[in-house]
Amino acid sequence: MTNVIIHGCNGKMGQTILELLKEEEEIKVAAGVDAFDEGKNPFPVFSDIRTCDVSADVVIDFSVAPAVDGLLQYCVREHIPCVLCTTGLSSEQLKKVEEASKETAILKSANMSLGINMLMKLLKDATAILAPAGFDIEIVEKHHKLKVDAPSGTALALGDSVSEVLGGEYEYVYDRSGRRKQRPKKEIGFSAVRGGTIVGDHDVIFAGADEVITFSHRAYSKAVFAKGAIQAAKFLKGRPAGLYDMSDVIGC
Ligand SMILES: NC(=O)c1ccc[n+]([C@@H]2O[C@H](COP(=O)([O-])OP(=O)(O)OC[C@H]3O[C@@H](n4cnc5c(N)ncnc54)[C@H](O)[C@@H]3O)[C@@H](O)[C@H]2O)c1
Ligand SMILES: O=C(O)C1=N[C@H](C(=O)O)CCC1
Repeated sequence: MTNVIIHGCNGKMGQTILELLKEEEEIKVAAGVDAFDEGKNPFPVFSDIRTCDVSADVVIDFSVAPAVDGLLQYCVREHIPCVLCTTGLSSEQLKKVEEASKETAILKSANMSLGINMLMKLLKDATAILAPAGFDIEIVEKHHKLKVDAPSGTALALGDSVSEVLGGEYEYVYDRSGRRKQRPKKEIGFSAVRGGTIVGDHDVIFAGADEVITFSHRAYSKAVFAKGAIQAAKFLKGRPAGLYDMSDVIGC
């Protein structure tokens, strides 16, 4: 049996995970954490994880960026592995994640779906062929109107997969509105659309002379992320300190 704490248990993702866990006999929710709680969950809910006194094997986090500092402090203090899914972390917070991973196991992934994690691999081959041939690279993402961070963590992670192949020489550009010059070659542009209930669309566009190749991923429900997070929690239980990602879980 794996005992989990759901950090952000009353959010859209927290609730999706709880729904899926009803079918999981091997995972028990020991506690939840959320700043807002109406007392409807069948487990204790804490308003700040640092006050949680329930023991668990793994924390699954889908919360808000400002809550992540406390989460890291708690996981290090209690030596509990953490599946860290919240996006929009600052560069200071990303450093804290690395520091914390020296003390406890942390699996950080901006996107828990199988499709996006496989796409990250495919992009490396495409970039190695298309960038030297002069193709420009642009990333377009679309999400629901409630999303607070932009560009999405996934768009940035897809950009990082591409950038790694390019030796980190390409600059990320998020806004061209104040610019009056052509796009330089060594640039990756990010565009974010927000509206309605779009679950999560990502297009990585390689635009060349007279031809365009687009890699597209569409998430049709939040369950794809929740399934990946549950799989990751099972994987992370009992693992030694270190920084893991979904490729460790999927094995690709
Ligand atoms: N990695 C992935 O695959 C993936 C998938 C979907 C969403 N996300 C990310 O997960 C996060 C949550 O997404 P969501 O759609 O569920 O958002 P949401 O706004 O519906 O839920 C966030 C929850 O966190 C709670 N919260 C606020 N302060 C808190 C605190 N101090 N401690 C604990 N909980 C607190 C909120 O009350 C809310 O219930 C976002 O950053 C989103 O980008 C990641
Ligand atoms: O709904 C969200 O918010 C999502 N956030 C992640 C991101 O920022 O990439 C994953 C997709 C859904």
